[in-house]
Amino acid sequence: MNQSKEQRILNFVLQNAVRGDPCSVIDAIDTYCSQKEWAMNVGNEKGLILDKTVEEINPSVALELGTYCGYSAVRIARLLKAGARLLTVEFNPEFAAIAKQMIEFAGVQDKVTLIEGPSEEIIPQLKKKYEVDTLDFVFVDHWKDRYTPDTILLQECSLLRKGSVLLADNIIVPGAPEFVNYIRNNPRFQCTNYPSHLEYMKVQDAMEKAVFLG
Ligand SMILES: Cc1ncccc1-c1cc(O)c2nc[nH]c(=O)c2c1
Ligand SMILES: [Mg+2]
Repeated sequence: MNQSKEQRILNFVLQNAVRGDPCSVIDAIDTYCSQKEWAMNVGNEKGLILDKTVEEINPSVALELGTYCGYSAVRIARLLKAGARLLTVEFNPEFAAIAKQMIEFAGVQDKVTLIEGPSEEIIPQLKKKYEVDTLDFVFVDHWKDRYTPDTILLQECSLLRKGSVLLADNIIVPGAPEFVNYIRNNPRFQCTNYPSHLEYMKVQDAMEKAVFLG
């Protein structure tokens, strides 16, 4: 049974990164995916926008929608203060299995709760099952058609508070035009666009930051 691309990425990390060193894991994934096989990690250019946003907010409780191989989960978790936590949601069981190993190898497993399943089912469980009060930060990086319904669901579940920050990837490629229209025309959000490039490519992409005004 030949290996998946995601398994090859994990193997490269296990061979080339340093156990317990999140930066070496991030660098190894970026090296492999820029030189060997493209993959949909947020990458280092948009990753720096993610880093700056996380550092600005210094969240106690963060949510990621779309774990994939765990690249951005490691990126976010490495910046979290003691006691802070990241909940990351992945629908695809194969991706979740890879991400679990990636997160553990990076040594950030104590800060990260990986939840396998559809975001529309998990978001309503966050308060009772995962003991979340409100979310300080949400990284939206799963599937463009879920960006808007999940943003609405977060509000309906009272998971956002005045000042909660959403950061959405792939505003241009693959693109989330319906989400952009929704969030920019919603008076309860203050939006900022961050032009960038698609991971490992020269193609234009962007991230959108949306601060919930309460
Ligand atoms: C897969 C792909 N092909 C060509 C262009 C862009 C993409 C792409 C890039 C991403 O950063 C993604 N992030 C989350 N979810 C996605 O589906 C996704 C897809
Ligand atoms: Mg993405």
